[in-house]
Amino acid sequence: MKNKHGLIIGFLISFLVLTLEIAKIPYLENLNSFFNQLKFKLRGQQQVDTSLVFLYIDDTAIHSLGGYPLKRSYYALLIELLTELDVKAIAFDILLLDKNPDYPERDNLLVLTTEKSKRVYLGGSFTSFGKSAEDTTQISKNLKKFLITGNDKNSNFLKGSNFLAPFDELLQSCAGLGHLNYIQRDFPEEIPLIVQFGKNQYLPSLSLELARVYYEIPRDSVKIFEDKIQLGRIEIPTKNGKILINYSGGTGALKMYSVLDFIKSYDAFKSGLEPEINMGEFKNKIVFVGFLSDVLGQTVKSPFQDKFPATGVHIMSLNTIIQKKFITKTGPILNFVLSFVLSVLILHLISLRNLSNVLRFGIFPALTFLLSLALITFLFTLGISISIYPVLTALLSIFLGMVYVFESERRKMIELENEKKRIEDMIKEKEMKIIELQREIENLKVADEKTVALSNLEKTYDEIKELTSKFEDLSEFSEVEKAEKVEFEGIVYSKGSKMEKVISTVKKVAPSDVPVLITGENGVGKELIAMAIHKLSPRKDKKFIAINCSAIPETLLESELFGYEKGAFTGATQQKKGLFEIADGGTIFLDEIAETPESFQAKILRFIQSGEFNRVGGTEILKVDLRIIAATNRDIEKAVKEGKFREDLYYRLNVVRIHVPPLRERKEDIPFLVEHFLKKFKSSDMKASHAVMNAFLNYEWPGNVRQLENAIKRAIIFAKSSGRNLIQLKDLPEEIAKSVKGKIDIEEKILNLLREKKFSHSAISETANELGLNRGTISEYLRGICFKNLYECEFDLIKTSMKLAENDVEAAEKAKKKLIEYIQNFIEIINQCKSENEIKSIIKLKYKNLPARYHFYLEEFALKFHRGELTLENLNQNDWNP
Ligand SMILES: Nc1ncnc2c1ncn2[C@@H]1O[C@H](COP(=O)(O)OP(=O)(O)OP(=O)(O)O)[C@@H](O)[C@H]1O
Repeated sequence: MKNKHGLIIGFLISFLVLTLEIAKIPYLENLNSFFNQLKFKLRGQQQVDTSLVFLYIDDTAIHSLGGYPLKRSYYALLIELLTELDVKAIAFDILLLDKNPDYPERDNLLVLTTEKSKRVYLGGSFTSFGKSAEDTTQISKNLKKFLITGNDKNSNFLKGSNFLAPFDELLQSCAGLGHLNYIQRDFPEEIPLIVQFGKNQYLPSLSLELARVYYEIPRDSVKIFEDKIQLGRIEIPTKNGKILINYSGGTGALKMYSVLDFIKSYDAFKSGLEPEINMGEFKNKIVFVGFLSDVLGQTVKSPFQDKFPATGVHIMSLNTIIQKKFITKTGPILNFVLSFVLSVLILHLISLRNLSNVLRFGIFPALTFLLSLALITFLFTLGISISIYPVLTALLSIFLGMVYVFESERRKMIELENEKKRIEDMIKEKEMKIIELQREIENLKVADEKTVALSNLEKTYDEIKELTSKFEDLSEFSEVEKAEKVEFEGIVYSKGSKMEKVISTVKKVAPSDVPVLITGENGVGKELIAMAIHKLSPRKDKKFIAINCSAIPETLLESELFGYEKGAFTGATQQKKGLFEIADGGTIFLDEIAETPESFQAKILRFIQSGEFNRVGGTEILKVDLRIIAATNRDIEKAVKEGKFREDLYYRLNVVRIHVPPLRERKEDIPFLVEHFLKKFKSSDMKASHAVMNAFLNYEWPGNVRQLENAIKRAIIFAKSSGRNLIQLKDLPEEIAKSVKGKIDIEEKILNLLREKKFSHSAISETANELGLNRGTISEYLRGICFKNLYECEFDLIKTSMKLAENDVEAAEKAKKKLIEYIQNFIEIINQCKSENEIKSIIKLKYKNLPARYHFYLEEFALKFHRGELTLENLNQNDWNP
């Protein structure tokens, strides 16, 4: 995906999500509510302020106290006891709307204790919220005294009407009043701290009323603004009078007691017994009295608990204020910016073609998603609440990003197929042209015209060759037929290749302790072989240490391997163990052994003979149990002869010799090695094109397997960065790519057919028939092919005929006869010429029908012959019998 596309798609996704957010779609809002609860859970539980206590009346209490409704004298009793214990405030979350005409004495008692207590705060409830606030004149005088004066500019505040208040006498006797409404979607998330109730008049929530009491602020010092409520110097950030409740936890986070236990403890306390609840605990506390009963519908869903007491919601709201743990929601604009950044990041990661699919489509999106969740949780602990919408954007971006990438890859595949089809059509067209040209050549009588037609034919063959190569570069290379892959200790080869012998020797020598000398060019896999010997030996659980002797400076080599004593040389401040000691019991692989100095060779020899050595600068004789495997890419016998390598060491090391053949001698391994390296570089879905494999099979690989490995590593990067899963010629280094050979070549076709017919008498006529050409044309081609090969084999007749017949002796004999015939004819012509110029012009004249590309070889032969550099004798001394 281009960066520009990523930005556009990211913007569109974020904009769509912004629209959804503003539209407040119920389903998404519920999802958001669920997400908000999740944030609480991820953040974890915290303790509610110790100044808040909850005395609850549960179903057991209701039952023991004579059933519902409870006698109001019990409420009076509770108020009396709490007053006696000197609580700061009693928050009464039980609505007593009407007097009970049957028991006026109980109501009276309640009113009297409430009045006496001077610290009872009652709750009421709005049954409806409307567009305009209730008319002030209709609000009773008793109610009015609990209202807070503000201004009427706060038009976005909730406007309450139809307020259900406690019965009048009780209302008159209490110290304060607050509403008990909260805003519930799935769970009570917000509380309107202030509800407009009459012109310029506001009724606080019970929690705000108690916060005022907590901070001891007179009612007329409460100031209401659109974005905050001020309790004296305390500022509560709000949004149109509403506050988000910061739930500390479930009931576990509350300090709460059942009323039965409370009364029991009070009695014990009074009678001098040890109470279960410490009565001193209540002094100066704000005590909420309320129900905890599912039967009475007094529980709600909270982030930490499904059946959470409704009174707890007001406690949590008050706790939010007094602990100043306010939550701020990010608005749609900030959410949009966040969504955009997240979306662009995800789309960018998904489109990183150089990375594996698991990373792009799995790990990265999952990580981004999890990290954003972690960030959201972290911000939540700081009081910043991010909604679900940026998370939705992230999910949508992952989904759409994948669809985009898969779709563009599918389109690329289609384009590729179309391109292949186009090339195929072009090849068919050219093949038709060849048939036409062949017919034309048959019918032409004039030599000049024939030459032109022939060169047209050749050009068309060349064009087909190029198109075929292009076609092959667009098609995947599939499995090699018949060949069988072998993988042995990380060494990959084709069954039956030269590596089979190597591996069989490895298996034989591995169990013993004899030294092994591995020879072979650079990068053939010598170290891999050494490692395989180690892994198959009884030493497999001990160390295998490989040392490239030529990479370590001569002066360091000995101290690295044998270690040194303190003071052995400047800088040897401490004794140090060498690799020989470290590898004790294991195997040491000495790579490039032929590059080591004489003194080192002597020490190694001593070690092999006796298993003993000294540390550099030391006299103590050390003994370790090591197997030595050495390797070299040099002609070690030559080095011995030249005195550069100790002969005695050579014999000691050369007990078992393993020669690893160069890659060019085992090209059948190449397809399997390619597959192996694609897997090694985590690109199993990547394939090499036919043309690429063709190039690999034709290339000579001077750097062997290591060079192949590097070529594949580079090609994967190139192909991925162009969004391809197919390695093409353009991904290869120039020198490898140019070794590709097209399939169709007229010269090769003719030569192959002649070979098939073993250069027999009738071979030329039969070949002409099969190719739809006449005998003369084939004969001319063969003449050209003969002189070209003669030139390439340095005018060695035997070599040339063997090459023409691909080492088939019988066919080579016949090819040689043909060669001699062409040479004899040619010599007769050359002998007539006096000068080199004459030779050149006579070749043009006499060999008009010979395809022009071969004129050079005839000229070379003729000039050498004319100059006497080439004689009939030295063409081939033994076999030349004209
Ligand atoms: N048959 C094989 N199958 C799989 N990987 C191979 C094979 N042969 C060589 N390799 C890999 O090719 C690279 C070169 O191999 P290694 O280092 O063993 O060659 P070497 O002959 O020791 O080279 P040098 O002579 O430079 O030390 C390594 O990454 C190795 O894993």
